[in-house]
Amino acid sequence: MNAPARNPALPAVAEVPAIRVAGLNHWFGEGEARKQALFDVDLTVRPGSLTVLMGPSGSGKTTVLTLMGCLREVQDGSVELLGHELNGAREADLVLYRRRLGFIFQAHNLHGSLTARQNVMMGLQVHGHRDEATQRKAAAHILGALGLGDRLDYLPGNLSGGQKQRVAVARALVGNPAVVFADEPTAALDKESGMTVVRMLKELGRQRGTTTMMVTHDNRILELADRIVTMEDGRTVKDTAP
Ligand SMILES: Nc1ncnc2c1ncn2[C@@H]1O[C@H](COP(=O)(O)OP(=O)(O)OP(=O)(O)O)[C@@H](O)[C@H]1O
Repeated sequence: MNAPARNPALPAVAEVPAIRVAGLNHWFGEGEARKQALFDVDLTVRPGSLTVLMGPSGSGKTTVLTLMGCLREVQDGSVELLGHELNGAREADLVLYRRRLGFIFQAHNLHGSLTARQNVMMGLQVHGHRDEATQRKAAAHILGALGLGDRLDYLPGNLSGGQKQRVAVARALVGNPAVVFADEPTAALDKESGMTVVRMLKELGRQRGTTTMMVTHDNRILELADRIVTMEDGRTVKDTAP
């Protein structure tokens, strides 16, 4: 028996956006020093996509990223992350939402007294994965994929800046996050390592539906982006799919 014809006016699947931002405003400072950093930002991000946020210094990119990533309190407007409204959310809920996220920032914040592999295992422990043998294997696997298979037992102090950054990338991705927030993730990397990291994020989007929001000034990455959103003076001024 044939399936009934679908009404083309209706969407095939009601897709929940990974992120939906609407009417988002944000201010820093108090009293006279109070300054508006974001003005009425709207942005809807599809699951599994890789979106790049661009724009001049001070245009509000990091502010948007930290609001979406539950790292800053939403003051005005709506930010829905994986279907959850963040404006007015309880801290206990924000903690749970953060567990489904991966963060890659310029300052990689590795623990100096832990090896590369142990630092990556930390990325699993916050997710409550307890079995140590599984953690060790998963950490070795992802470090290997990032070209650090022969550096598993090195302390961060004995790694180059680019190698440390790749350990931080491995730590962010090892827990299989639903959304990855990356602020200038390739700044400390040579061209090949930078492309490896972004290709890996793109592949995770395809295979597992991982969504990536990335702030970058790195033009090499743009060809890999599904979407490029440009900000200026706290507003989105351009939105393109290359
Ligand atoms: N903690 C803070 N306190 C006060 N003002 C801030 C704070 N963080 C950001 N701002 C201001 O908010 C505006 C947006 O900053 P934001 O860091 O989001 O910009 P950006 O586009 O990420 O810049 P960059 O590319 O230099 O990182 C700027 O005017 C900045 O000075």
